[in-house]
Amino acid sequence: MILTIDVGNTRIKSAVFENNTLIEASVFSNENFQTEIENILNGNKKINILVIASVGKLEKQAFESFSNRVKVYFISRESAFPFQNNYATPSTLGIDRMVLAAGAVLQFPKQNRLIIDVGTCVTYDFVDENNIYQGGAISPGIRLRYEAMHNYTAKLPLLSIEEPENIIGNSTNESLHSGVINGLTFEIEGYINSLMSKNENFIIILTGGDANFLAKRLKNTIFANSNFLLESLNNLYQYQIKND
Ligand SMILES: Nc1ncnc2c1ncn2[C@@H]1O[C@H](COP(=O)(O)OP(=O)(O)O)[C@@H](O)[C@H]1O
Ligand SMILES: CC(C)(COP(=O)(O)O)[C@@H](O)C(=O)NCCC(=O)O
Ligand SMILES: [K+]
Repeated sequence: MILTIDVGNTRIKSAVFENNTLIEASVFSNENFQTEIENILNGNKKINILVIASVGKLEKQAFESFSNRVKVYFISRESAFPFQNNYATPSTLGIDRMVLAAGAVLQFPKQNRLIIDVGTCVTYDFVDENNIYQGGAISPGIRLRYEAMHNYTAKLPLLSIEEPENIIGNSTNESLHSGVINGLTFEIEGYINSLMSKNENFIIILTGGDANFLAKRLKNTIFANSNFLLESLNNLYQYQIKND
């Protein structure tokens, strides 16, 4: 059994896999990650491998304490990936974006793929049908948009995510909800439409903490899966042990 762990900038997500079937997923904070992982290992004695990707504050050493009970496999840029990387600065490309791109190639062969991860930041990643990773875009995530407007103004309140009633907000709160949620919806639709007008044979994968909230708002046909990064870690691990 494999435990995959995704260390993002807001939270840690994990999933237990048995023969490629996800049997248990959890979310926890950076502070209590060791206890949380221990509890998962104690509850699933057959887990023998941890597969980890981190863009957050935790590095490889943070997981070393588990290496006496399981194999600790930390994904790094130096390992084998199932795509050609055309990013001009590959050494600064987020490892989460590389895992998403790899997962898209392995799960959806011979197609143009756009992966949208709505997490702390929104990341857009494009891997074409020839398995060339082209790059994408980075923009603020939903929470970040609400917090930035509150933190960098004198008068704007800090709100929690809420479905806007209308495009035209008729109060401060409704204007903020419309700006954040409708704004991001239009942004995502703009990216999708722009890429789809130039490429055929396209699949769009939506993932991240706010994927389910946004999926129902998007008009385009998308594949929404909030566990896509965790599943991609499992698929990439299988690929790397065969190809490294
Ligand atoms: N309980 C929660 N705590 C924090 N963020 C949450 C929670 N539930 C949903 N979210 C949303 O999920 C986003 C973070 O998504 P996530 O994929 O976990 O980020 P990351 O991978 O960057 O850590 C936040 O912007 C927020 O809008
Ligand atoms: C863009 C990110 C901050 C996204 O992180 P996340 O929202 O998943 O926590 C991360 O992929 C990162 O640190 N990237 C490095 C810059 C780049 O990808 O070019
Ligand atoms: K992201």
